[in-house]
Amino acid sequence: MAPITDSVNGSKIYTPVKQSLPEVDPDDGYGAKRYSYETLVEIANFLLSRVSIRPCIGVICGSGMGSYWKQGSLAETITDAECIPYEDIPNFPVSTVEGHHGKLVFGRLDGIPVVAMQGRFHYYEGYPLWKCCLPVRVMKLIGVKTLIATNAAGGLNPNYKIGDLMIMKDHINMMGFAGNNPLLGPNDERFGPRFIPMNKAYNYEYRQIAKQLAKELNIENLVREGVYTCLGGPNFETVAELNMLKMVGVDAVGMSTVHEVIIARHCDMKVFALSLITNECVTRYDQDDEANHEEVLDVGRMRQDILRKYVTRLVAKFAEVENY
Ligand SMILES: O=P(O)(O)O[C@@H]1C[C@H](O)[C@@H](CO)O1
Ligand code: HPA
Repeated sequence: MAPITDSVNGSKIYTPVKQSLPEVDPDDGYGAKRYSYETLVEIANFLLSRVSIRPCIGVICGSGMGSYWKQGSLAETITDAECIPYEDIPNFPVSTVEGHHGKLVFGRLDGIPVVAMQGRFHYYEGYPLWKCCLPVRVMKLIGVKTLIATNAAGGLNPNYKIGDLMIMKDHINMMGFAGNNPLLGPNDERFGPRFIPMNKAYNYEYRQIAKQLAKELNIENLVREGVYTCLGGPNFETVAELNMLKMVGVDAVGMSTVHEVIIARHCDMKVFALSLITNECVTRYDQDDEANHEEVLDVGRMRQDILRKYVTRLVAKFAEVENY
């Protein structure tokens, strides 16, 4: 397999390590074959042939960050933007959630070359986890070294308020406990090793930078640090489920990110992740409120200016420490 080269300046972006997969990749349990390394390289080469930006940082815009609306969202403020709808990318999944923008936006945030997913893929849409995370591997192949994943989440920690931002310091992989993991199946060493540690998944230096930046931006009172878990969705959780999660140390509950982070760490990307707390989890039977998607979107809109400024400045700070 030839290395992927940058069609603009000819430099090597990614050199495959070695090929170790069995010839036949078994069915993924959803009646489909997992995409081979070669298929992902084709997707990466397609993207590199369509855009001139060479991103070092990838951003996944979650439900609270403009995956459903345009005006004022982070992805819409990317400069020198080159957009590619998911349906135009060969072998790429498409967004099935009503009103969800499905596009990759290449461009610059504070001058730094980035690629943003405006709209992600969720397990509840019917995609197996490996497919939900496919864009992360594609990002790696086009040269991305740092992943910023954002999501909307329900606040389980009683000290959290609607509109808070939670820096993810860790996760509990509930779906993994049940045997569902994006790394299931034959391991392709060209992406990473069979067994990976996860204790340093959420980069410590990035988290310190984010906390310092919150002080500089005067949003310290909004910014928390905690543990996220992803459930399969699409239903929100029962009272008993939420109380169980609280007991095991979960601060915020959502339906994404964990598997993306696993795939990013598998291919040695550095990770920062941020949850927007869009609702309070209902943990008592005498509470009248019910979780709903409209509230998630409303709170996203309410916080979009702050999120946009915060993530843009984070991109600049991470690029500075990484020398991108
Ligand atoms: O894509 P994210 O994780 O931000 O979206 C969350 C989980 C569900 O997709 C949706 C529920 O309202 O928000
Ligand atoms: N639970 C699961 N996912 C979510 C929630 C929630 O309360 N809020 C936003 N996404």
